[in-house]
Amino acid sequence: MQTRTTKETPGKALAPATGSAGADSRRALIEESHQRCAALGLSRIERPDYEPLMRSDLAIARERNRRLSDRAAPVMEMLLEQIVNTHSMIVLTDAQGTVLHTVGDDDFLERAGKVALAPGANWAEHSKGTNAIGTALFAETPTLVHASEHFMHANSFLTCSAAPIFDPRGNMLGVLDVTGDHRSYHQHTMGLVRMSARMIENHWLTDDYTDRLRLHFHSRSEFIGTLLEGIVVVGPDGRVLGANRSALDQIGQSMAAVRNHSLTSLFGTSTAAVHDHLRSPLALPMLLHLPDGRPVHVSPRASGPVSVMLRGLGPAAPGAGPGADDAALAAPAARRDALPAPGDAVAPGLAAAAAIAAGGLREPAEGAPARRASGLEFLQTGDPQVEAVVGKLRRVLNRDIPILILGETGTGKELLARAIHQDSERAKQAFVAVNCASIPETLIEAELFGYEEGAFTGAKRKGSHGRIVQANGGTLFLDEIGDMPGPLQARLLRVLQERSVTPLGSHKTIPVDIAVIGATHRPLREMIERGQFREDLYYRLNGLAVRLPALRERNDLPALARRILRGECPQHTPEISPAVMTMFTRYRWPGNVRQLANVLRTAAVMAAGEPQITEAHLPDDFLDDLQRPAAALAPLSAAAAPAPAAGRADDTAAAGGAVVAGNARTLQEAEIAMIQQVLDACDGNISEASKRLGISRNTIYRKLRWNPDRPDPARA
Ligand SMILES: Nc1ncnc2c1ncn2[C@@H]1O[C@H](COP(=O)(O)OP(=O)(O)OP(=O)(O)O)[C@@H](O)[C@H]1O
Repeated sequence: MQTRTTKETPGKALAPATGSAGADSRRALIEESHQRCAALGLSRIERPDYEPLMRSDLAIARERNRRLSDRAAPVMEMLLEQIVNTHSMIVLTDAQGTVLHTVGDDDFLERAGKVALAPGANWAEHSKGTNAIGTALFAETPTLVHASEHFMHANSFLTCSAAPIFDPRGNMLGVLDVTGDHRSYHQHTMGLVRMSARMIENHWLTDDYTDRLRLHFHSRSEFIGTLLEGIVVVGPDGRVLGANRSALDQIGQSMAAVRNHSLTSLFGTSTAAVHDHLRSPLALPMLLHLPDGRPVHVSPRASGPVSVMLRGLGPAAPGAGPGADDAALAAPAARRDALPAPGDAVAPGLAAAAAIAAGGLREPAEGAPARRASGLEFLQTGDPQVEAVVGKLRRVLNRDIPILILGETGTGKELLARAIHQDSERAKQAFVAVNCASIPETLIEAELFGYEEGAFTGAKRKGSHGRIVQANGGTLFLDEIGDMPGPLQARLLRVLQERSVTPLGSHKTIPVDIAVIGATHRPLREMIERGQFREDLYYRLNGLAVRLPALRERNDLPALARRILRGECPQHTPEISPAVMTMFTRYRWPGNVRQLANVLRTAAVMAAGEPQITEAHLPDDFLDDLQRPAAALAPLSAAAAPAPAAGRADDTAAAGGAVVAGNARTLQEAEIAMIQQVLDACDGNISEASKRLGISRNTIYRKLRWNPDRPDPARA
């Protein structure tokens, strides 16, 4: 949204201008939001309640949004440089409005903390009334809320500019916001925030679709390569897989509508023509036309083998058979398996393992390149419980039996659902994932079932097909199904019974053919007893229920960890030191495989080329967590810990494998006890202890948190 400002007397607040069309629609947005807040029973004078998430829940929220935080971090840094010394702060929230991270001026962070603008607090409209974060989340549009426009008076010292962040399939990822003292309002802030959100979205898109064909376009060729360029991603069959915000703006259609296009219907060209263009050296952008006839300059980009990216549509160009001329276009050493991204239709025969692991793993089939693991096969790393789950699923594959996947967060429920889809006869069609917990309750209905043009206030101009229709022919994955609001459970039940959808505001029913996979970490049976989940829906979803074990219950952690590392560093995969493996097997892993993958990802970067991952490479927050007594599974005993590998280990736990750890309750405590014992045995001679333990003097200092220049007060 464009806002203009008027200048006021220096020292007084600069306020967003009134009178322009932009200001009118902004006023309408704020008014509608105030009405919603009043309808929710919020009071303008109440102090915003400050109920941040517990530390562990915040850690899980951060873990779940790790990728968003990683992508946003450099952009937030850059923004910080722009707003430094302006009594402002930058806020990143998840798709529910929970604040994940804040950076900014210390004094302002402190003031903001007083109104709960701090990590762990929720700024959705229902908890904080009209505010830029909550209103941007609701309206799905960049939003400025200034001073007294905040619903709650306590927040009226703020001026906030927020922009939602979407993935290339149109799913809300979170919100980026700059908040400051209302007297420091600056007209450029909103523009900066919007651009920053677009940068994050564009990075996300390129990450998701590294090995897909991307069409970068703009009506002015000089804008290609800038933040204003539109980007559309096309699958091997020519279907549009995703697009960035600028593409939607230029095409003038919603994400759902754009994703219904093909290369031909959107740009009026064929894959063969694009292929030819890509092969010609130093080619200028192609001049093509959007569906409404407007000309655009289009620059196709491909970093993988084009023969894999483009198949099916139109006649093949001469010499464009599989493998032909790929060398010219393929990026150098990296594996090029045409990584399908989440939400893609996946062509059979394409890197199955890599495809299901699009969440971050690029796992080559072990050993030889000849045969690739199937989707489900990829998940088998030796744990008997997982083996049993896969065995059951194989038996019901392609039988049209709804599957319910149960398991804690991060256990791999979505990965399993993708694997089922990929091994099924529907693999060529769409896999559509809907996270019932991340869509605001008020929007789930429209999101799932679609709506007609003008069906409700705030509806997008051209209506929407809804996710169920998008999944037609393929698989609909309903994640966090336990969070689906009651009235919608009834509607979903009807869809599943009647196999047809009636969009909001429409009288037409659309027949659908979908395989349904549900997932939840909630105890559905207990919810049924408490009347929170419909029993009839439960049975409709539960043709077969499988439970994925928590990571701490699995006995294949070492194999799983090595596989994840191989995916991260396919060329020079580091070993995991025995001491680190001991830590891993003893840790509770509240975030399950997701947390393990994140820890390994960081460790692999820190180890950068070293042959072994040691404790020094592990992320600090993980090491901190290990120190908490509740982090370990059980008291350390030499028998319970895996045997250290032959040869010298560089960590204390392995080196001290034979040392009795006394009453230590955590691995950390056990390590300290061991070091202390050996030190005592050496009369405090650090060099001698370091030799006996096989660790460096510095490691001893670090473990005991000593300053080597000062004697340890505890031992003095
Ligand atoms: N068997 C596995 N091998 C490799 N990576 C895995 C495995 N299982 C899960 N992961 C990784 O862990 C992360 C979390 O997986 P996924 O999203 O499927 O879990 P989930 O149970 O659906 O989580 P949530 O309940 O939070 O939605 C992903 O990055 C995924 O790639």
